[in-house]
Parts: sequence; structure tokens; C-alpha cells
Amino acid sequence: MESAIASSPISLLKHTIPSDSRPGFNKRFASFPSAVADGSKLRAPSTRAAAVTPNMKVVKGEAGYVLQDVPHITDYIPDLPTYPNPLQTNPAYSVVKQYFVNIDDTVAENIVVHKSSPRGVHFRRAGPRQRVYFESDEVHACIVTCGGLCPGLNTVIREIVCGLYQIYGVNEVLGISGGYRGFYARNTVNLTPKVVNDIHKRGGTILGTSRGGHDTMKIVDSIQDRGINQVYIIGGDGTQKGAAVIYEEIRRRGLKVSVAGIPKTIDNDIPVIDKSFGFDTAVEEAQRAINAAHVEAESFENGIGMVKLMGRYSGFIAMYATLASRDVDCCLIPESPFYLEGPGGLFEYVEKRLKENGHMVVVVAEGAGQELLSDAIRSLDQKDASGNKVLQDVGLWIAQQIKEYFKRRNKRTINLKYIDPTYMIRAVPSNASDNVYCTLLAQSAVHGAMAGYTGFTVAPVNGRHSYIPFQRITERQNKVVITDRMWARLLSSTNQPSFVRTVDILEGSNTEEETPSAALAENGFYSGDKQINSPVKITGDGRI
Ligand SMILES: Nc1ncnc2c1ncn2[C@@H]1O[C@H](COP(=O)(O)OP(=O)(O)OP(=O)(O)O)[C@@H](O)[C@H]1O
Ligand SMILES: O=P(O)(O)OC[C@H]1O[C@](O)(CO)[C@@H](O)[C@@H]1O
Ligand SMILES: [Mg+2]
Repeated sequence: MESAIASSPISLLKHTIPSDSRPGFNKRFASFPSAVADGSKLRAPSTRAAAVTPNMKVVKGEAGYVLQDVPHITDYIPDLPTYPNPLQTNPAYSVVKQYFVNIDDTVAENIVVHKSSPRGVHFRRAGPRQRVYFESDEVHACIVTCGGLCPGLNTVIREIVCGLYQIYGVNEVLGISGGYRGFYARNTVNLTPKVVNDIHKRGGTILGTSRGGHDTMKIVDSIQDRGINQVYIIGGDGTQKGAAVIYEEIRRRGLKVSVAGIPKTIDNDIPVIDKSFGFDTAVEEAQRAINAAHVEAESFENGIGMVKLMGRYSGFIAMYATLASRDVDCCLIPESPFYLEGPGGLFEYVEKRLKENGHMVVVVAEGAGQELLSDAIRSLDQKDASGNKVLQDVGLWIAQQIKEYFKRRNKRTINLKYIDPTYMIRAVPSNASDNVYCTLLAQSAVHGAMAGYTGFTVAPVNGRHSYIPFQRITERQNKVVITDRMWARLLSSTNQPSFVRTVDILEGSNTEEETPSAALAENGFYSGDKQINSPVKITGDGRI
């Protein structure tokens, strides 16, 4: 539907190039002439996300080498002037042998290869370039945080601000308050190194965040009206989809604006990248809850400690927290279906464990076993403001089912303590290693934007920071691969039943979708081109 505001004459005015006497202001609005001259291109087609262009910049080389490149502002504004990178005269970097990343450096997506394997997909290596496309006084950057909280958000904000000011001599950075809708519905805040100096010691985001409210036209109007020419967008899969359409609209209008995404997700469900910032902190924080559950469980006869952790569609936090703790007897994640009753079911295992050990600890990811919840308590089609499905409290439900089972069967009296630390593990400040990780991410994003790249997400791939096209990180979600050795390690550490037999996995799996690299994945993070979608089929009564 066409928005009334976007198609009004006022909105057409908004799309003309503003002028201003401030130094650098007009440079910010360098714009692709044909896009501005063509009135039809100025009309806003929709307030909601237009389809993201599926065309990726792809360069092919010898021996099956493929570069999935990211866009550059010169793709649609040719002949832009370049400037020497100020890093060359930065005293802090004077001892560095090689300041700049070689322009041709790329990073391989798959590093486990065979003699005859093609060289495969690569991404452009992140880092400072010899020439930049923005002068320091020309840059007017903004930062926004969207989606749920995650440890490290403030560190990323801090390091973008400090990177811009201290490495590139920029002195205009705006904070957009309250997520995407802040572009058009809230005031901005000025961010300086002084303002952000201590923020990495705090959890949350000093800018605030929100779900929903992504209105592409209003957001890009705001970017244009404010003279912003570098947009740093920190958020999860939904946010990066939003960033992709903002980039598309900016390109359509022919604006000299770089759009850089910094992937954030506590669930670690963004594909391609090694892992998301804050994940380590979350796993560490989850240990406190698991320890408490263990202490409670072992202090009472037939004690059961149950901990619910985050993970809507991916059980990475639960899996890593379980592996790290070694006190957990059972870990339930969305990727691994399970059932309660009968031989090989959860009740039988709980009974066995209590008999053997007198107590047990269960970790459950919030998205696990949602299909088991009866319709009455499962929220039918309830969605949050961003359109994400609202999940019911599976931990509470399983705890109740276990209690009823033992009561019904007149078995032993159990002492079950349910701990739900979900928001506690994401509201804490990031730990030391996440802080360093966030610093590198932020600096890589700044180097990329200054070098004129746009429409990219930055993250490490096989340990090297890379610029990745939005499409690659939004096309699917990262999941725990239950046919991988990491999940097997977990099963052997907890001794829980797998709830599935190998034959079920093989029969249920779509061999088309399963790639050899998935089977080889060493760390539980799927790194192949395709995703294995729930390889196990589970029937209505919970039986495989
Ligand atoms: N397909 C989409 N197109 C445009 N904008 C989107 C899309 N999906 C989500 N958004 C916007 O992105 C923002 C964040 O989305 P969402 O609430 O799903 O969180 P997220 O970024 O996925 O982070 P997380 O799930 O880790 O909390 C919201 O403002 C939402 O409106
Ligand atoms: O209650 P909120 O803020 O919507 O966030 C809950 C969701 O956010 C996440 O932490 C992702 O950011 C999920 O694990 C969880 O389901
Ligand atoms: Mg999300």
C-alpha cells in the first residue's frame, strides 16, 4: 500500500538534495544524478520493506573460487573522490608494519576442504583501506540498536563512536533512540567519546531498543533530512533484514550513504558468522543459574533443578551452558525433538537418574518441545511487534508434567525447583573477551563504511573479520546440528537419551539438504550452504 505521507508533494520535497552552509554538509548529499532527476524514482512505493534484491555481487575465479562481494557506493555513484586514510598519520599505529588490508584479500567460508574441492565461497576481508570515500568533516554518522538485549551492545556503540572520532577524526555521531522507530518518532542524542566512555561496563543499550516500527520510507526520509551519511545498525536477523531494505531504498534514491550492519543475537542464530557477540557472556552467566539449580537439587531428596535458558529456534546457549557445566543431566533444545511418556521418554529417564544419583539437573531452551504443549496453553498465532512468534513457558510446563507424573504414579516424592534466568543472562554487561570482540566488530564496521562499502554485515568468518552481504545472513537461521559431533559430545556428557534412533534421523532427513560439510561440522555451528531442517519427524503423540 502506498503511504499517504510518502506520496504527498511534501515527501517529494524531502527527496530533493538539501543545502546547508555547514562545512561538509553538501558533500554528504552527493547523490546519483539520474535517481534524483527521475521523478518516478522519488515516489515511495511502500512504507513496509520492499523485497530485497536477490542479486548479490558475485565474482568468479579459478578453481571454483567465488567472491560473494558487498556493494560499494561507487556501484551507483561513480567517480567519487577518494582521500588518504588518516590512519597513516595516527601515532598509535606508527609501529604497525602493514596498516592496510590488501584490497584483494578475501576470506574463505569453508576451511575444511579436500584435494579436489573447489575453492568455494569467499567474503571480502574487513579492515582499513588505503583510500577512503569520506573526508572526516563530511561524516555524519548514526547508530541504532534494535531487537532484544544482548551483552556487549554498549561496547559496540562505544567503539563505533571512538573508532570514528579517534581513528578517522569524525566529530558528528548521532544516537537514534529506541530502535528503528526512533528514526522518525524520537529525538536523537549526540554521541562523543566522553559520553560513551564508561558505557561498556553497563548491560543493555544506552540508546534503548524496540521491536516493530520498521517503516522504510520514514527511516530513509529521516536519514536524508538529518544529513546522515553513515548508518550503523546493530541487531539480530530481523534488524539485518530491516537494514537490507534501508540500504536498497538509499541506493534507489542515489544517496551517498553507507549502511553497515553489526549482527547481534544472544541466541547465536545468525548463520555464516563464527558466533555472535555476547554469546560467551550469556553462556557464562547461565552457569550461575545451573550452579544454583545443582545446589538446590543435591540438597534435597529426589531434588530436580530445572533451568530455562533463551533460544527461540536454536539451542546454542543451552548446549554450550550444559557442556561447560558438567552438572547437567539432561538438555532439551528446539532442534532435538523429545517425548515425555513411555520407554526412552523423559519421565523414564528422570526416574532412572533419581534412582541412580538421588538428584538431577535439567536445562531447557525456551523453544524446545513447543509442539508438545497442548493447544490450550500454546499461544495460537500470538506474535510480538516484530512478527516473532510468542512462545509459552515450556520449562514451567515440563516441570508441572514431571510433578504430575510422579504424583500420578504414586512414585517417590520429588523436590523440583524451577529457575528462569532468561532475562538475567542477557541484561548483564559483556565479559572481557566479548568486549574485545565487540571492539573489533565496531572498528571493522567503521573501516568498511569509511572505505565506501555499504549494504554489508561485519563479522568473523573462520576467525577473520569479513564483510558479508546481508542476504547471506538473513536467508536462514543458524541451528544446532544434532547429527554433528558437538551434540554427540553433549549426549555423552549428560548420558541423556537421544530420544531418537540413528535410523530415525536418516529416514527423517532430506539427503538433498544435508551437505558433507554439515556432517563434518566440528563445533556445532553449521557452516555449509544449506541448513538441515529438523531432520527428525515426530508424531502427534510424541513418538518418533
Ligand atoms: N523482514 C523485515 N523487514 C524489515 N524490518 C524488519 C523485518 N523483520 C524485523 N524487522 C525490524 O527489525 C527490528 C528488530 O527485529 P526483531 O524484533 O525480530 O529482533 P531481531 O533483530 O531479530 O533481534 P533478536 O531476535 O535477536 O532479538 C524491528 O524493529 C522490526 O520491525
Ligand atoms: O521478551 P523479548 O524482549 O521479546 O525477548 C525474548 C526473545 O529475545 C531473544 O532473547 C532474542 O533476542 C529470544 O531468545 C527470546 O525469545
Ligand atoms: Mg530475531
